[in-house]
This record gives sequence, structure tokens and C-alpha cells, in this order.
Amino acid sequence: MPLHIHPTTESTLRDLAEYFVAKAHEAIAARGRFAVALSGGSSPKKLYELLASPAYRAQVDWPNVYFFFGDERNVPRTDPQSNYLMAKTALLAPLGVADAHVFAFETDLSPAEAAAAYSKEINDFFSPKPARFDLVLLGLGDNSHTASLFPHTEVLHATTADVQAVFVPEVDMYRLTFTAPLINQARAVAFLVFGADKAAAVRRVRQGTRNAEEFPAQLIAPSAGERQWFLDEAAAAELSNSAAQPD
Ligand SMILES: O=C1O[C@H](COP(=O)(O)O)[C@@H](O)[C@H](O)[C@H]1O
Repeated sequence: MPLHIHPTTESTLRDLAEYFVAKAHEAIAARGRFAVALSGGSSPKKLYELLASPAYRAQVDWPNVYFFFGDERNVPRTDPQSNYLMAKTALLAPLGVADAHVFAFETDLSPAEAAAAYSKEINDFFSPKPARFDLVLLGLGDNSHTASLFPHTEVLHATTADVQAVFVPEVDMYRLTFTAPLINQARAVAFLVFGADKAAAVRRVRQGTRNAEEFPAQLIAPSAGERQWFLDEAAAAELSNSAAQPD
């Protein structure tokens, strides 16, 4: 079912953790490894803590998991805003993931150089095949951005499956982000959204008039993969019954 709505944030997180475990099993059984792109921002920390907790840590063959980041703030890895730091603290360090399995942005480079270097790392990892993540985790901002695909930014028009740097006036900083074409090459994409302050964005992205300039998350539509939404009831509150039906 592409749309998973739960009464609480906790049950939403558990469902997504189970989905993560299932996708990891599937990928490792089929290809010997699981390549996942983590999301950042405020929503996924609890998911990462759950995955590292005793209930889930034994369910995944972590040594065969490779971690990437779907976007990053252009800040040092030690900065509290760093997506890498959050994931390291909540997930990677508690699990003892080897550094060689963690692909973090080199934010000491210029934004353009960091984006180019990350694109190359991704291409080298998947070479000779095109970059195809087993799972891309995504959040949704209350302005309908996802990854660092912000409204009215140039990166929304990207036609190449790579990583780009974008200056986002709204947050007054450079961000580094997967382009929509790169995300859409994934085998699976999962949005995690909770809280009433995201309800309007969920409705606009899922049910609103097509307008990716205003609602960038509308760009996410895997060409040969699945797209899942994990919502709590508060985030799903503005969906009409018909829109609450599976995609
Ligand atoms: O996919 C993502 O979405 C968030 C927006 O999520 P929020 O929980 O911070 O509102 C984004 O900023 C984040 O970096 C990204 O990976």
C-alpha cells in the first residue's frame, strides 16, 4: 500500500522501520548490498534512533548496508545543522557502521565542488550501471520542499540524475541535493511526514494542482520503482477520502 496512515508518530515510525528492514533484506538477497540515501532535517532522527535500538538492530545485516545522503546543508560535519552529524549520532555511531560504508558530503569544498565530488562518488559506487538506490528516504517541508529541492530554485529544472549545489534564499544558505531525476531512478522512495504543520503540504503535494515550482515534492515519481508515504493522522488530516486512497 503506497499510503500508510497511522494514529501516532510512534506507530508511523515503526511501520517505516519495518519497511526499511524489508527493503534491506530484499536488496541484500538480490544484489548482496543495500544502498540507502538518508534524509535530513527534523523528522528522521527518531526513525534512526529506532533502527539502532535493540528491536531493529538485529534485523538488518548492517555490514552490507551503504549509507548516502539525499541532501546536505553546506556546513562543516560538526555543525548542529549537518544531516551527517544527526545521522552519525542517531544511527551510524550506535550501530558501529564502518566509515567506508558512509558516503558523506565533503562540505569543506566549495558547494559546486562538493556536489561534483559527490556525484562522482555515487557514479563510482554504482558503476558500470546507472545510479539506482535501493531506497531513498525523504521528508517534506511545510513549504513542500523535499531533499533540498526548494520552491522556485534552479535545481528543480535539472534533467540529469546527479547531485547539485543550490543557493536557497529562503534559508540563506547553499544546500547540496540529489536532483529529482536521480531520486526517481531509485527502486523505492519513502516519505516520512508527521505533525499538523505538514498537513497542508501533504495535501498540496498529493492532491493539489500540478505545480512543481511551488510544490517541489510533486517531482518525485520513481520511473521504475515504488513511492510510499508514511504519515501520522495529523499530517494526513487535510487529505480528502479519495486522496487518501493508495496512489
Ligand atoms: O527530505 C528532506 O526533507 C526535509 C524537510 O523536512 P523537515 O523534517 O526538516 O521539515 C529537508 O529539509 C531535509 O533535509 C530532507 O532530507
